[in-house]
Amino acid sequence: MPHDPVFRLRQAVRATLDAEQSPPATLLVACSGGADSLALLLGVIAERDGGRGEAPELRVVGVTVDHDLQEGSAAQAQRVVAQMATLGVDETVATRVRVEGAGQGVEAAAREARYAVLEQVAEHVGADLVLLGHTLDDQAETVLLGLARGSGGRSLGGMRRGFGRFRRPLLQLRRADTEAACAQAGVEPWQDPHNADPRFLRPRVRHTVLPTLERELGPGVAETLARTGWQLQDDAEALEALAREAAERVAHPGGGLDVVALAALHRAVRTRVLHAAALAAGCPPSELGAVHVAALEAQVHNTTLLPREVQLPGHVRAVRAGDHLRFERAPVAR
Ligand SMILES: Nc1ncnc2c1ncn2[C@@H]1O[C@H](COP(=O)(O)OP(=O)(O)OP(=O)(O)O)[C@@H](O)[C@H]1O
Repeated sequence: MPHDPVFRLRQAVRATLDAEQSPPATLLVACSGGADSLALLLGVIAERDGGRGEAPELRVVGVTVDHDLQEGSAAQAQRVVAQMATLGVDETVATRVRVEGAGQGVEAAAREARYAVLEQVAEHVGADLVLLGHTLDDQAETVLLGLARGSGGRSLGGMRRGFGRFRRPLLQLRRADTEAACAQAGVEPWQDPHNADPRFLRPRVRHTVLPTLERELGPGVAETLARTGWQLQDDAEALEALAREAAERVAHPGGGLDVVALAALHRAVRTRVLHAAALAAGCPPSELGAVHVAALEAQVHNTTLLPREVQLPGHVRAVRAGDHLRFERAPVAR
């Protein structure tokens, strides 16, 4: 039944589980009540009930997070709990988080709060993995947003297949696949008003930017963006591994970095070594940008120029003395 939409979801879930070193026994499925995460749950339940050969029986826990940002959000969370129970999960959890922030910042704050609470719930229920319902369409949007922001290779690559115990089994499937699976199973997804609200960046990308690109450049833009993301992720991983190795070679015996050894590196590796060194010196990741790495890079080639020091975020400065690039952190005034 290769065209059966729920079967496709089950295959995607199975591929994720099979990729684990030890077969997971308890899965926590994060469900907002939207089509993607309900479809994910359908795939997980189908896999649990379909027999798993040698693998242990699966215990499936469904969790929904109430961000308390919209009127009626508690009732919506209860509706999702009822849906998850109807679909046959072994346990349900509804949890509420407090989201600080306003305007555009709300999206990021809600995400951060959600991941933190999902981690806690996973710990509490003893889940080996937490499954998220991001699809190829979400991936395309993320890559496009990264391009528009001018991000580095790592974030241009979009979302990773997993991190920690989080996994995204549906990244190769389309939103149309998840909608078809819900329709086939007679499950009615919730339409989050935030997802249509043009005040938020992602809905604008989803409803305006990507359709315009598809119309003007031809169909297949989402797949192309997602594919580019995968390639960039592989490249970024390889470069990061090279940078980790190089960091040991360019370490200065007096702490910091050896400029002559740095200069011999390829620029793509060197800038990563400099970025990592600045982070290790205490620069806050959210404030350390390309402009700072470029200033450090200029110090590597600085033979005559003055000044020989760079101010970095987090009260960190980098000072070049001879062949030595050293990082200093000013004591924070109390
Ligand atoms: N309130 C929530 N409670 C639990 N999990 C959530 C919640 N919001 C999002 N998630 C998880 O994060 C994934 C991606 O969330 P995002 O907000 O990008 O998508 P969404 O449009 O709400 O997705 P979906 O169609 O699955 O609801 C979801 O598929 C789901 O696994």
